[in-house]
Amino acid sequence: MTDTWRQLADHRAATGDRPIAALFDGDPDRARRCTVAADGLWFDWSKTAIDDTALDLLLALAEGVPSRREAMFTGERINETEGRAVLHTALRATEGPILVDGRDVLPEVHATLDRMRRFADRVRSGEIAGQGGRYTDVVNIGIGGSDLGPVMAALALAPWADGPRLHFISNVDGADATDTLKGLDPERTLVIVSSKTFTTIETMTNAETVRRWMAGRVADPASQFAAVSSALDRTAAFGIDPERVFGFADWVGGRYSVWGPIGLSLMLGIGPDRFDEFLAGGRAMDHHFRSAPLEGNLPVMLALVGVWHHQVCGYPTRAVLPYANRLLRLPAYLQQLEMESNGKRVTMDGADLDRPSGPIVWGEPGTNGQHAFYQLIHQGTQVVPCEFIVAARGHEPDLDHQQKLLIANCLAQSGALLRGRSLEEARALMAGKGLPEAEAERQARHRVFPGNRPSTTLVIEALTPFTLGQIVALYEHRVFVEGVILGINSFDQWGVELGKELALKLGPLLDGGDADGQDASTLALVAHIRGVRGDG
Ligand SMILES: O=P(O)(O)OC[C@H]1O[C@](O)(CO)[C@@H](O)[C@@H]1O
Repeated sequence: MTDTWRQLADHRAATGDRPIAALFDGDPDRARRCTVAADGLWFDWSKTAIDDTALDLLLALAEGVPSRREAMFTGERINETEGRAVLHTALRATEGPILVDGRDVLPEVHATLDRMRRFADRVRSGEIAGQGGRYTDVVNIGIGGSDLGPVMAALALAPWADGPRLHFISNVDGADATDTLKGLDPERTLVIVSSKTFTTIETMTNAETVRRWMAGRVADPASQFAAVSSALDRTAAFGIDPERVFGFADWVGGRYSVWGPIGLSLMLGIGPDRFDEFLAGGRAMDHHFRSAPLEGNLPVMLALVGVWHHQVCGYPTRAVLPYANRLLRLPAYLQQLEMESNGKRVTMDGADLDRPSGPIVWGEPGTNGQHAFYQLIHQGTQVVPCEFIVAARGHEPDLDHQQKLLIANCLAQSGALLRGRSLEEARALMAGKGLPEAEAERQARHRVFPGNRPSTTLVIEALTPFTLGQIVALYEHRVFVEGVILGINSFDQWGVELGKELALKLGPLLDGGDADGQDASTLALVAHIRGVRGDG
């Protein structure tokens, strides 16, 4: 353990009993001081137990961030276990050169973006059409990073959707394809098979299913397929015309890929100009991340709050709570971004990580979550740091009273988490209800809120393509900073491989194949399922 980590642990031990509210009592300026602004975003971390000493120590942990950050932005192979550069930032960059092995990657990025724009314009105008006429629907088939980004962004940017309707098939469960295709006209549906590797079993299986669905009604189904992949040999083998294949380089990780061709479905839905605004938002965040001093740097501060809560205080999860219904799938998107990136057990050099890796990330939009799981957040025995996101303005001017109600709820929650309700206050609540004393006391105890529960609030002006770009890039850089502080590789995902390998072996076993190497529990489950299915 380095000195800084030890000092942080000691500081936490010494101050852990001090209520967060006391920090406000001792510092009337705290609410103003503990905020970071970046191009219209406003991040308030004052409702955490981080004091000046903790902040200094956390900033010391981040000392290595600037050099590593430059290594990322300038194309060094910082994904050391896969020998790759990490350049999703290049997908939204306008100024180069950005060199990988001495070659500027920007011309190709821009050429691909231009091809995407031309394709999207021609599909949206009807110039490229299906065999039954202008495309009314687009189905993206992909999973993980080849699905979650476009799904999340398409929902978030629904007010800008003026192209074909977007649909997404990800799960290998045939129910997903069946339900999605129901009601679609195969002659007017464009299918995009999105897979970086073009080997992912779920995606390839669904692509075959959809091709069969189309073959029943369309003379030349292949002409209504496009592909997004970095495996151009495989897209060709699948029969997709290279004209409709959009490639990207191996330095774009799946969960960081929404900015490029994986975002094609989104571009078709909202149009190239809005997609450009999304890229511009990401670019603005890149500029801020690269240039702002650490203590005024939004991704750095979001990361330091995360490190404080998880690695220092030991809170096992964090909840992302957008008070913006259109950010419905942001928590799911962040689950992959954060947990696939920072759920690692060894450091870059292969040594055991001597502290917790990234936290469990979960969440749901407010106010819905309030009526579901907030009970535990307020009164459960585990502390869940909450990350609220709220927009000052909604997209529906005629429903502004609802936006104000939404904002009021968001602020009420973070306020209640901070303040809580004491036993004395709960007793006062019960007094005068005519209950016997012991019963009043019992009832009062159920109405106590411990408070002192940390939260942060990110305020955006409004949810737009630009601000969505800022938010996504903010979280990408937060993951990066946390990864640097932990000394892990945030850009590989070996942890998903074993399950994939075993699934391939288990397929034949369900058909009565060889049982070699399977554990007894799995064999018993297979036998039971085969029995239920009548396969045994
Ligand atoms: O785009 P592909 O190659 O189909 O991969 C899909 C997803 O699968 C994963 O490799 C995990 O299994 C993710 O990292 C990725 O986003």
